[in-house]
Amino acid sequence: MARLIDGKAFAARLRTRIADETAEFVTDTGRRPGLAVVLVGDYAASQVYVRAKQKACEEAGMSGSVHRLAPDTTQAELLAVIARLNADAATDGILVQLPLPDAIDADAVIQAIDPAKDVDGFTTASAGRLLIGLPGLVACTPLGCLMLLKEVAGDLAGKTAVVIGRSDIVGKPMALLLLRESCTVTVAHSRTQDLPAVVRSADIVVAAVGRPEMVKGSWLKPGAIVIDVGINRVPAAAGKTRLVGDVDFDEAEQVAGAITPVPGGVGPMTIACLLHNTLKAARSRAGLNPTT
Ligand SMILES: NC(=O)C1=CN([C@@H]2O[C@H](COP(=O)(O)OP(=O)(O)OC[C@H]3O[C@@H](n4cnc5c(N)ncnc54)[C@H](OP(=O)(O)O)[C@@H]3O)[C@@H](O)[C@H]2O)C=CC1
Ligand SMILES: Nc1nc(=O)c2c([nH]1)NC[C@@H]1CN(c3ccc(C(=O)N[C@@H](CCC(=O)O)C(=O)O)cc3)C=[N+]21
Ligand SMILES: [Mg+2]
Repeated sequence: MARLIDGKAFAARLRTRIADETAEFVTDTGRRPGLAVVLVGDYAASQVYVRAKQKACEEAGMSGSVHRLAPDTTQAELLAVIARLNADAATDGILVQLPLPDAIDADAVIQAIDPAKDVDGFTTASAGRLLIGLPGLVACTPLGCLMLLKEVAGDLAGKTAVVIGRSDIVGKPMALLLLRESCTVTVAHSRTQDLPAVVRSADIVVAAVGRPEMVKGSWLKPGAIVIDVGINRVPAAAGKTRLVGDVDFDEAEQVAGAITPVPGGVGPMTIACLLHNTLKAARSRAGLNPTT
């Protein structure tokens, strides 16, 4: 049976460390690190995530503000909010919760964020720095996945890694981080042929697809480390819903060497890494040396 990778527990330890470092920052600078979350519309899942992010900020000793905008907010109004937050000295991190309403050009909004405050790591500046190996703010979800992988496997050099999914926010930055660790990286996507065979070559599998329980136990190399990014809400008994990943957990845990659960795996790491990035941005803006 696979070892269970307890992302929730790892994230809790990380958040405790960040809280200690945040207290030091407050002593050094006389102010709290500040995260501004911008939420447009009333998408139910986003409400839950945004509240979780704000609560995590406050528990770490940071200030977390949520800027709630109506569903019919215009592009110009949203850009004006971003401009105000870019100019606000007390705001270290800006996160625009995705998805945005269809009428808004999400890319234009994200690119308007000051790269110094880009705690999601989504701007071209942040993505470009990751690509060429310069220090910078790295997307929270792939960063959290990498932390879990290093915790379980130590040095990743020479391992074969398959990332399933090539989105700009998960798959691509994940592949770049694994390449930086000297893994031999394959990126699979919807046009990949014989995905089971590709996955079977991997010592490390990161699934970021958005298809419930797609990756089967029979696809895995015995002993593989499996990181399940997927968050899929599916119907359960009695008219309820439950959360499942992109990996068929019951099958995979019979074959894998280690595996993250859903919930309790990657999701809590994403939030902890958001705090990590907010502190990192705050330290950098205050002229302090980067911590870990
Ligand atoms: N835990 C967390 O903190 C987070 C979880 N998520 C979850 O991770 C999952 C992925 O998110 P995201 O990257 O934003 O999703 P996207 O929809 O942006 O990307 C999905 C990727 O999967 C590929 N894909 C789709 N179908 C298949 C298939 N049948 N075989 C192989 N590849 C396929 C797509 O290929 P193509 O490019 O060819 O279309 C695409 O590259 C979702 O479940 C999301 O909810 C996302 C962010 C944070
Ligand atoms: N600008 C932006 N940045 C994001 O990072 C971002 C975003 N937009 N839009 C939505 C996705 C999704 N995402 C998650 C974060 C935490 C959990 C999480 O904590 N999940 C819990 C369970 C939560 C539940 O029960 O619903 C877990 O997996 O244990 C999940 C998903 C961040 N995203
Ligand atoms: Mg989904």
